[in-house]
Amino acid sequence: MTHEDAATGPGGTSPGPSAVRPGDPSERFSRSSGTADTPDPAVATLPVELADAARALFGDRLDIAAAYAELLATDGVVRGLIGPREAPRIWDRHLLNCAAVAERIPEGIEVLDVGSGAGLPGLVLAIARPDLAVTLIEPLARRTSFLIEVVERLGLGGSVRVFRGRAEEAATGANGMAPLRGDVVTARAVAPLDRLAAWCLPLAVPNGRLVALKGASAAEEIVEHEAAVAKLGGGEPTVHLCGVGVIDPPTTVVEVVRERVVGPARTAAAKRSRGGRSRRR
Ligand SMILES: C[S@@+](CC[C@H](N)C(=O)[O-])C[C@H]1O[C@@H](n2cnc3c(N)ncnc32)[C@H](O)[C@@H]1O
Repeated sequence: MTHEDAATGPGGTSPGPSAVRPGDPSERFSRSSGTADTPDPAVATLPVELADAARALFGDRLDIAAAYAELLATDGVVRGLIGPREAPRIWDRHLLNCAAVAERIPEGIEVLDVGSGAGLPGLVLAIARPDLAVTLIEPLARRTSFLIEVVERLGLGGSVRVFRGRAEEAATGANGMAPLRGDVVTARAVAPLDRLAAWCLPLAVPNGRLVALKGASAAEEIVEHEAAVAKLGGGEPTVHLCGVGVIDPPTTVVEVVRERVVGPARTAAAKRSRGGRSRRR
């Protein structure tokens, strides 16, 4: 699939299940009161102790990362996409944490980011790695409006598109739209590993990978969910640390290769109905 296939509008708006109008005024002005209304952009200033890491991870795109940090700390807070308390931690907990994952992503490939929220990690990866074609998959209109505006303002429309809808819809190609597929499917803070695998493996090309940003519980999640992941066609989940020697702590990711293409997971209701038919035969 070329990157242009599903991109129709400014900022790469996809013709997904629900079109999003860039700059919808009702979205832009939906939260215009309260203390979060006038956040201080200075809170997004790169802390001096993180400057080396930021330069290492963003290189000559650091100015774009800084512009994104400011948008998150201002518009992102006003619109309720980032908690006000997160604003001073945008660089370490969000931008650097996500950018470190770029080392796990090969050159020039198609990345799908499931549940992007305010753009994490997908937009950060697109900033750090202009060689990647990135699709941000997010069902909530308030979030996709923000994403589309940020893509436009940062001039990332050539490599980033926004799909409004759920991962399951993106994978099946709802509303006559072609199914989306990526070489790598990323996700952070979206769901436990079994549900993530069910949503994300169908979005990966055969032998493509899910790269899930996880916390310290990664190993426990693998023990709990590896059987479910295998049933979904995934290989053995592996844990990797990203940004070792650059950020502290490094980012933990769980990777799952789509080793086998299996049919969609059957719901309990579907299993019951199938059981009923075979008994009647
Ligand atoms: C806790 S937020 C995390 C946002 C972002 N990844 C981050 O790390 O800040 C989870 C996001 O996943 C999205 N989401 C939930 N279910 C989804 C699905 N089935 N497909 C795509 N996105 C989904 C939600 O709308 C929400 O924006």
